Amino acid sequence: MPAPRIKICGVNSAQALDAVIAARAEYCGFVFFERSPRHLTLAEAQGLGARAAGHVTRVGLFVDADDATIADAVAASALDVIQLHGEESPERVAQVKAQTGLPVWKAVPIASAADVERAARYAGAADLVLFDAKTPKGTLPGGMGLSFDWSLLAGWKNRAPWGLAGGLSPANVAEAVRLTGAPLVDTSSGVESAPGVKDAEKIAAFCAAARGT
Ligand SMILES: O=C(O)c1ccccc1N[C@@H]1O[C@H](COP(=O)(O)O)[C@@H](O)[C@H]1O
Repeated sequence: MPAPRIKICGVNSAQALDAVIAARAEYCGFVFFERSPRHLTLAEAQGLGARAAGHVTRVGLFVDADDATIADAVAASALDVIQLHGEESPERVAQVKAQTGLPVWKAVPIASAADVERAARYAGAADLVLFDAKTPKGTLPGGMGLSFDWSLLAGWKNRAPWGLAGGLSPANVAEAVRLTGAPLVDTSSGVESAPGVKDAEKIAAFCAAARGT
């Protein structure tokens, strides 16, 4: 099984970004969602986007954001990929893709086999479907360290490019990859020492464990 591509999300400092680059993760995630402890201002995003250039692919994370919010973030941090992590419809995904000209990933919350079935409506519209755990109402739609029953993904049968998120950490990512064959893994809180505080050692350990090295 080839090693999965790795995304470290919620990168919000130069130190965290340097740790992601040193660990050779393929993607870094910048969060543009004010309720998140990992939220970036446009000025912060500009600095981090420039620092990442040529080293790691920049993914901008949005939750039901309007066009202007996405356009401003793309311009500030030179994003390479858009991740939509709210209740965006397949039509909205296609619209964002057309408007930005960038690949769009759609996160889909999973708690049941029916949720996996519903994710199929994004095949064709999204460049990648990112399976994440469903979070309790009134909380953040991601970044909570919650995982779901990975065996549910047996029903997906590679209907579109996909990735696995939700509660992944250095301790469980190897098992997650072994059980699901995920071609991409994404983590945020699993490589932090406190909400919004990335830990360089955990980032390195996560990448090594995901690759089985
Ligand atoms: O990281 C956040 O703060 C966040 C906020 C709102 C939506 C998604 C968010 N993060 C994404 O959630 C998943 C799972 O995170 P975790 O590893 O369980 O902490 C991941 O895709 C993050 O990119």
